Amino acid sequence: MSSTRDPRLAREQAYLDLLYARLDEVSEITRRQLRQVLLEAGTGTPQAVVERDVFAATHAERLARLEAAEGRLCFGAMDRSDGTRTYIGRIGLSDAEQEPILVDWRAPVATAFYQATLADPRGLTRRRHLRTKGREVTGVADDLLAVGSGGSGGSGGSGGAGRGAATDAGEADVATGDVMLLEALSAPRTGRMGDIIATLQAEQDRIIRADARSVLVVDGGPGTGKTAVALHRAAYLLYTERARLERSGVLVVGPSPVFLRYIEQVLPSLGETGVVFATPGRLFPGVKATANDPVPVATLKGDHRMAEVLAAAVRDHQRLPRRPIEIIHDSDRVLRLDQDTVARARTRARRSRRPHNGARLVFLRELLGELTSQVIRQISGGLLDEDERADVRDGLWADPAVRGALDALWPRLTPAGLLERLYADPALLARAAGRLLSPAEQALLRGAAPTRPSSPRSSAARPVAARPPDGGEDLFSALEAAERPAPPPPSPATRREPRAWTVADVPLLDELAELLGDPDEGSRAAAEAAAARERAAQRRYAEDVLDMLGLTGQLDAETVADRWRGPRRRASAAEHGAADREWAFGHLIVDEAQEVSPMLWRLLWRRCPARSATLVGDLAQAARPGAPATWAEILTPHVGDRFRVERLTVNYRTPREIMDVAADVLAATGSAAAAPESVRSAGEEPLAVRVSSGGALADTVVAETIRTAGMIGEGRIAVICPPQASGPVRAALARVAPELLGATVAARVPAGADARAEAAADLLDARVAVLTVADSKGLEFDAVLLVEPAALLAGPTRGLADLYVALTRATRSLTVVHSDDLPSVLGRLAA
Ligand SMILES: Nc1ncnc2c1ncn2[C@@H]1O[C@H](COP(=O)(O)OP(=O)(O)OP(=O)(O)O)[C@@H](O)[C@H]1O
Repeated sequence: MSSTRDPRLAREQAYLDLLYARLDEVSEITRRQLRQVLLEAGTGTPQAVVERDVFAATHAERLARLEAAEGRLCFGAMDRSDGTRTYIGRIGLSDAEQEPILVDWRAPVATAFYQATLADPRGLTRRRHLRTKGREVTGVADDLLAVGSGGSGGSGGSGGAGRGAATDAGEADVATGDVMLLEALSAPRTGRMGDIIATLQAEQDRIIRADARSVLVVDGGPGTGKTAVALHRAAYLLYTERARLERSGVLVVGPSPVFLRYIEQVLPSLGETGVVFATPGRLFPGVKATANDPVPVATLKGDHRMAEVLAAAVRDHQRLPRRPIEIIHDSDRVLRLDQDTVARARTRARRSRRPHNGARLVFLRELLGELTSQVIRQISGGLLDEDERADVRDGLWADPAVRGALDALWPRLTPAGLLERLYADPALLARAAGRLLSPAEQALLRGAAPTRPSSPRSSAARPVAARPPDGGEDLFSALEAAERPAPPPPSPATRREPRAWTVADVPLLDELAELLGDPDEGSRAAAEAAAARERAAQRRYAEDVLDMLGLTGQLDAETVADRWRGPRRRASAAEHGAADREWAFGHLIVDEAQEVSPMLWRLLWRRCPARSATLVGDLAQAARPGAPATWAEILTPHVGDRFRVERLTVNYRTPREIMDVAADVLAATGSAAAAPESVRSAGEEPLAVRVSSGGALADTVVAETIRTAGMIGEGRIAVICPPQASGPVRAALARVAPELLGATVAARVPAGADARAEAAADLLDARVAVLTVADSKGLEFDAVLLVEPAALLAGPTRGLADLYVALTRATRSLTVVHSDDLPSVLGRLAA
């Protein structure tokens, strides 16, 4: 309990005690119910089993939400002109009589808490912010929203939710909600983003609650809360559209593993877990790409023309023979396939509009039919019944000579096999890309060829394995199931050291998977049909059971059927989506959307065919060369005009002094965007420190890092370096001040590419993170040391955009360390 003399604290503490008592009570009841349900073993009638599972899942989910609400359960209250008061919190709670005592921040009624202003008070006289620590109220700040409202606060009326705290008549309301916001913004960074429900601003709240049926772009400068807003929007949508989104899931795509680690706690802290997080390198099941191509290669791989190149490469494998093919069947029977016959089969197959591997079945059926007729003509003058015809056809397909000839005309392909060959086979690349890519561009692709996929676990990344026929399908699926492996690997002359797929390869693999279809299509179709039949039966059964239990209308049969399939299946709506490239997510969130290449957009829209998405980004921060200057240019090719742009304009992160420097850089980029306005000043001017003549850059960086660490106390520091400097800087820090880097990171210096990516996730836990600009995207630190800015400008990406990103990561202090001259765009620092 607070011992303060402010009477408001004592009153609010009393209400908070009531809320926590109720939270404990409801948690205990839920825990008991869960325990009881779980103790009822899964025996008895099927309906008892269903009932148990439905309730167990519901109780477990509720308990998880209740537990997540422990921290900052309640953070505000609204007083209305009719004298009622409503408390706002992380979740909604009702008392034993089912009267609401706390309203979920996402409920419609809570909108006024975030939106009310003096000009538009929305029926409120006062908005009260509560500062809490654990279960204790440590501060109160009020926004008065009506003249004279300081003395007419809530009086425990009975009309609204959360009726309670007594009138605050006569109390001086010196503090305002802005105090709480500034406190939140000035607190030392922890290395993890936190939720902002207590201090959401009106412009952010509007975006969070916007309609989800189309594509919403949240555009804004650095630090305007785009990421925070996107994550809170996910929580909002999971609350308002729970049934739909629990089934389909939400996919959040962020630029790097370190970024995902940075944001990973926000949704769980809001009680939400049904979300899949992925970096672009993880969007093709089975591939975990972390390596990046050189910038020009990555840019080319992301170019929209690659879609046509890949389609052409697939078509190149649907061949016509120049001369008639002769096949010796059964050692002495000569069969012929001429160009016209093959062309007819190819046209039929292409007209089927199935992907390559599916259309292959049509092609094979046509040609095997033709060969069967030839055999029959030879042995019996054309007189065989259907069964005999089938025997002949089976015999033909079992003949390696026949199979080899047909495979050569229309081989079964895998995405990995084909992409690998496209990079490694100049003739294939020239045929596929001849009209689309210049010789120099083709050379870039050839130079970037991996020779082995990164993961053998991907069905798409491994050669097609021989499988036993499943017997239940027609001839062709059975035959397909016993296929030969994918075409041979590149010749020794073109073979390089094994290398992982790069991040830019992922959308190409996915595009190919789309063009090729499933290599096991026949057997897969049978499996899918069986699964669909099973699902329908389970649903019918669930409907009957709900009917028997008298729960029809209260529970959705589909949901029950899902639950009934068992906790393992249920838990995996999100996991399912992560593992299955054909999963259709209900909502897509893309952070740093300005960096997404056209090929990656194609993949992302395939993951969310409903085109319900929130895309957040800042065009001025786009590092990739050739990045478009408008959202329309980026999105129109994919979603037409089905998108709208909302702008955030206030910078909550970067203090004014630093933003002034960054604004000069923004102006130099030629961007039409205005620099976002900083909400606060830190009282510290940014510094430029030049390495003394004869001194080493890394030593000066280390000295400045140690000085900064002493100055900022417990907060986090980023040392943002050009790639070539980060190794020496990290090594020097590990030598002189290993405690600042943290044990894991210090021990890994120097590290290989993959280990570095993994270590990147650990960086957030250390006091000091040594990063490239690319890895610092989306992150924030108390202090930033920016090393050698001239080298950033000379890099292969859009240097000014990189500089802009690096300058805007700090919440407090910025030091630029340089040995080369400062770029003129940083003239303000030199002054
Ligand atoms: N209403 C708010 N209350 C408290 N903190 C906020 C609020 N809005 C934003 N912030 C904080 O401001 C910081 C910047 O937010 P965020 O990272 O979402 O910005 P951004 O627009 O995504 O930035 P960038 O483009 O640089 O990645 C975060 O620490 C976030 O928690």
